[in-house]
Amino acid sequence: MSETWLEVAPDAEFGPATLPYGVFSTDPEGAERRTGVAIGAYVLDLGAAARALDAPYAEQVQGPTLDAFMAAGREVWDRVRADLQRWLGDPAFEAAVRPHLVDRGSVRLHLPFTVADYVDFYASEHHASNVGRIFRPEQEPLTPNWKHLPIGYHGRAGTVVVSGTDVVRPSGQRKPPTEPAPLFGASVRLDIEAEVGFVVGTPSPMGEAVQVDDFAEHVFGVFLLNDWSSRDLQAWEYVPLGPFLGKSFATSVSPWIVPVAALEAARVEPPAQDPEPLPYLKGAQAWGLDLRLEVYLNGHRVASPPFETMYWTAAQQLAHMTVNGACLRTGDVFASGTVSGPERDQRGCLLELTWSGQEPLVLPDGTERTFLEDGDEVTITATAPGPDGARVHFGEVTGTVLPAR
Ligand SMILES: O=C(O)/C=C/C(=O)CC(=O)CC(=O)O
Ligand SMILES: [Ca+2]
Ligand SMILES: [Mg+2]
Repeated sequence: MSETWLEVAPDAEFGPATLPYGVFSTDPEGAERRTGVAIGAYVLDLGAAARALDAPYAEQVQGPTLDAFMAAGREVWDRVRADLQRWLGDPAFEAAVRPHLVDRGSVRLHLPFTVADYVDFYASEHHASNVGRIFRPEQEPLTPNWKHLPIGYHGRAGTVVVSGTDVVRPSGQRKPPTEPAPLFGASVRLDIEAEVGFVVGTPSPMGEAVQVDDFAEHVFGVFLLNDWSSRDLQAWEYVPLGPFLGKSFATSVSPWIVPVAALEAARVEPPAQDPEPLPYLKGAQAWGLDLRLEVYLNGHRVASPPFETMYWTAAQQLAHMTVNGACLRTGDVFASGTVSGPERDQRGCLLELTWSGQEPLVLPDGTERTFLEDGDEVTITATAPGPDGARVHFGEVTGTVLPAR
């Protein structure tokens, strides 16, 4: 849909090509949570509009989270999106729909669904090679398994927070190379990771693997994710089991969930995979995604990571996560891993952008950064190609660092 009777500028954020879902409130306590759809400067109260128009799924989309809607499955997702395109596109619906539009600037946005499990992958060859060089200079940058399977780890679902939530600087053990024993204290190498998150709607039973080509049957939507990372905690603790407290203190997500159906025009072939992956990691459909991320530090753009350079696709990651018979639950989140392109200004974390702090970033306001300082604000945005030259908008995920407690 490119037409709407609403006054939405063609290049406005959340034009009719996106129609993302979120959860909003307008009361001071944020207690009355409703599901909404962002359209231009408005949020459409989805449950209220569905009731007014006697939609059969009205119950499933009334909130207070997206959980029931996500669990309803692909047929309902498609039906709701088609109805939204009709309601917002056909002037015959204006009288019924307009009363359910809320000024987007006046709403509070909440974590839109209950996070079940949270898995984070490591799918950018550029990022993994750079991190390998920095963390393990004496070894090959990529581990021998890297091109055979999408490497990942289980993160902490309970600390996934919505954009705008402040992040307290973590404390823990770190061991500077110059010290004989670990020290305890506030992290001094606090970092971000610009990532793309995916949330599962349709569950799968235990014992059954989900196929690469069933991606769109299970995955409800796509959003931005900042995997805040303490590099000093991480470097000391990660051997041999991988990331733990260095990443579990907070993970921020954008509040608007972009439906997979909005990304048809953004689908591209991923980079060629060599060696050829095992059959369970192969599918007929291309699930590379041409998303353009931007990373801002205190308002200054510091990187533009290109998602289409990711080696492993989200569809391959979903198949890999379930190939051992692990089930999927509604609300399972999996994240792409840090998005880094081949160029220096395409790197999705400060560890890479400053080469482990050795090459500080000089910001346009004259300040320098190696890692994050208290008070720093990090914002990640993204857009993607939509139909007929339109852009699909992801909005933003933002967060500010508070001092350690
Ligand atoms: O190579 C390592 O030791 C770990 C790298 C990471 O930071 C893990 C991670 O979060 C993966 C990613 O975001 O790409
Ligand atoms: Ca990560
Ligand atoms: Mg994290």
